Amino acid sequence: MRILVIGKTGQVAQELQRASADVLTLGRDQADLSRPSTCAAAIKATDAQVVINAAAYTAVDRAETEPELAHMINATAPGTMAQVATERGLPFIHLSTDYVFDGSGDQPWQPDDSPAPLSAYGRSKWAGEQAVLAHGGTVIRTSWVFSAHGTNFVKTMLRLGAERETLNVVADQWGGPTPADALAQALLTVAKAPASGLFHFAGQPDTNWSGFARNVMARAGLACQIHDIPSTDYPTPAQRPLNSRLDCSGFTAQFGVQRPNWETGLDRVIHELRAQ
Ligand SMILES: NC(=O)C1=CN([C@@H]2O[C@H](COP(=O)(O)OP(=O)(O)OC[C@H]3O[C@@H](n4cnc5c(N)ncnc54)[C@H](OP(=O)(O)O)[C@@H]3O)[C@@H](O)[C@H]2O)C=CC1
Ligand SMILES: Cc1cn([C@H]2C[C@H](O)[C@@H](COP(=O)(O)OP(=O)(O)O[C@H]3O[C@@H](C)C(=O)[C@@H](O)[C@H]3O)O2)c(=O)[nH]c1=O
Ligand SMILES: [Mg+2]
Repeated sequence: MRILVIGKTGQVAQELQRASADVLTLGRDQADLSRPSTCAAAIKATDAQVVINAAAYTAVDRAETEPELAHMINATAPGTMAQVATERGLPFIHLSTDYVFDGSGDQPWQPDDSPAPLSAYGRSKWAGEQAVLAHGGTVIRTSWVFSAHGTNFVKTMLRLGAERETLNVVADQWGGPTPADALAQALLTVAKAPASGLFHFAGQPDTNWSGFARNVMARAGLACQIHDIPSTDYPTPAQRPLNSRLDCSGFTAQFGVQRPNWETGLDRVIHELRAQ
């Protein structure tokens, strides 16, 4: 089964490429989400049987100063792609984020809970979900994705942990770190038996950024001490949700895939980075 992946250089696109010889990834030279017509043309030209969108505007803080571009890439283009794919009978699988939620409470969010994004990135991703669902696509919300490539929290912690003796990290934002390789495997399972609608898929166990950082230091053998701080002591342009926990039971029921353990995923990433 041939799978067209929109996106080439991102964490998820690279893991999809690596996971399956049936995957063809397209970079922004072939499908530029800031020019949705180029993405429509790429889908019209494909001989693949399913389309996965792994490209997005993911710079959470920068989105606050360019919300129109974030909306074009994260909402307008995915809506166009979902429409073209559906017209051609191709399932369209799209990724979204825990940042669509306002972070209230301490219970895991259900897929049908009401989003109330705190950031421009979150608003653009929520608009993208609605556009994709309106055209019969599949939306998988995930969270805190990490891998050996691209930009992510794990790589930031490894870099800072090697330079500093202590680091302050927020301990009041909770969620599920998700290894990109496990997410790619889950997406391939979805691609084989697509179901329209909205699902959650994130790694387990739930933790907070500080706990995640401490785990990175321990597994990488770095002596850097992690100090817990509240979000109010780490001001950023975009506000992040305090509660990003996602209830993934619907995904497991539909696709037969359990939440991946992020600690073993972290070992794989550290091992891969050492081998580079
Ligand atoms: N990273 C995370 O923690 C999380 C990610 N998600 C979602 O998962 C999906 C995959 O994320 P991830 O793999 O981490 O993303 P990355 O940040 O690793 O990569 C983003 C990708 O999008 C591409 N891209 C950005 N702008 C355009 C454009 N105008 N045209 C074409 N391609 C573009 C980038 O290409 P280029 O290299 O050319 O810039 C890059 O390949 C996204 O939908 C994201 O919102 C959800 C929750 C958490
Ligand atoms: C570097 C650093 C960050 N932090 C905090 C800031 C923030 O609240 C939290 C995570 O920071 P980051 O900027 O790495 O993560 P962020 O870019 O917010 O990550 C998000 O990316 C988008 C794409 C998503 O969809 C989300 O699921 C999530 O993964 O850690 C510290 O407390 N101390 C530090 O030294
Ligand atoms: Mg970031």
